[in-house]
Amino acid sequence: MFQLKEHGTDVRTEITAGMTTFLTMAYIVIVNPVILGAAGVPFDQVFLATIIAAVIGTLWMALLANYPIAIAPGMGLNAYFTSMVLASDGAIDYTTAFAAVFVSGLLFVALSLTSMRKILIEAIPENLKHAITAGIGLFIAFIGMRLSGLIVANEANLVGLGDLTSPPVALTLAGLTITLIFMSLNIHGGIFFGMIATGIIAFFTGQLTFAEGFMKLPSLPEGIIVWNPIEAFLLVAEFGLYGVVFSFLLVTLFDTTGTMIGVAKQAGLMKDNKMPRVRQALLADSVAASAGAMVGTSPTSAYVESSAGVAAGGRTGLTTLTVALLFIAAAFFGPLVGSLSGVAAITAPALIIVGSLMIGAVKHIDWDQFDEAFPAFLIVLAMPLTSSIATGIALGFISYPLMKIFKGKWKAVHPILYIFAVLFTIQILIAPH
Ligand SMILES: Nc1nc2[nH]cnc2c(=O)[nH]1
Repeated sequence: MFQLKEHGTDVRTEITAGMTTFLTMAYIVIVNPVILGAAGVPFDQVFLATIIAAVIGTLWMALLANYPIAIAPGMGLNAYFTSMVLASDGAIDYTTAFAAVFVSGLLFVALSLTSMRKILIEAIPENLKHAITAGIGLFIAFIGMRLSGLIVANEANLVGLGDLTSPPVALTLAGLTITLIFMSLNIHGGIFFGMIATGIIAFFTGQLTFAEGFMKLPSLPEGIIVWNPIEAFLLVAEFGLYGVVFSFLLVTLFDTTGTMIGVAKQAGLMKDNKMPRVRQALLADSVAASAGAMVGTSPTSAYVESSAGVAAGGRTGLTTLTVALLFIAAAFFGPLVGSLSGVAAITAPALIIVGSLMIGAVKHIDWDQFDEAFPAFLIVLAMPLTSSIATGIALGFISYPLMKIFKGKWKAVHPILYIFAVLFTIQILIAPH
């Protein structure tokens, strides 16, 4: 079924690769409840929803697309989800926000099934796509620093360095150091084992307790949060969340396609520079994002961490089947995960390090062409400074055609970009962000 021989691999290599990928991305079951929890979503709900979305997307990828590319709720969009809820000052609750995720997931399913997908992907300038990934990287690293107390509010300059001698900050620095050593030694699952090591120190310094035990049957305390597409769309319309839906959709589309192509290239699975079965691969993500929104998690993405499993020899869906089974096993360790995620110092190093990996995308930006570079720069800068991925994207998509007009190159811009620029201008001027 997985055509192991044709791909020059075997069961043992695939299972080892699956375990490697799982270990590199398992942090999401700890980090996601922390991030979405700040928006008020109960821990048990996010914990199980994260696993449900990851299992649906990754199983779909395994069984219908046969790629070693794992899917789970993306870092960045989870943070964006929460900052949007918090910035609304109670006007938008998490149910409404999940309705926006649900609508964007369904639109993504529709796009995956039609040729609009190709048009959209090709119309957006490469430099802006890379800037989005890089900006999200800075944004989540900033969140990691803020949650752990490494960066604090500062009257003179808005932000400043925290108290490095306070126990939580000192523990964060220790956790970061240990994780960086693991990563430098190329230990597969360095981020995951870094969390475990930080947890052990936290336990012996009294910052971590296991009051709830270790294992429990998983549950969804809030049940299904959204399921009716019409009701979801009406909520989006009532609160004017078009820009939010649009940002969720654009970010997932670019992030997922970029990551899938990158990992497929690394695995030698591209044919004539095209990705076979790309429709099923995109459906894996879009169906997972829609299902995830129903039970309470922010949009999914193809995980860049899948490259660790590919480096370990993974070439087929047997790798991702292994990842999905391990996520199912993790569902029974809710109380353990709950304790670990209650300590910011355990999760912050993961946010900071994943951020450093994502900002690597700046190397693909054409810095020598000012009209391409400046809009990209605005995206990267504005995401952390405005705590909004949508605002970053909006500033980039407004300034891009303007820069081209200033340069006399207005004909080189795809018409769809002018439409985006108008929509984003309206959104940034009147919609809440
Ligand atoms: N590509 C990608 N990889 C991730 N790994 C963790 N979060 C993400 C994300 O949002 N996108």
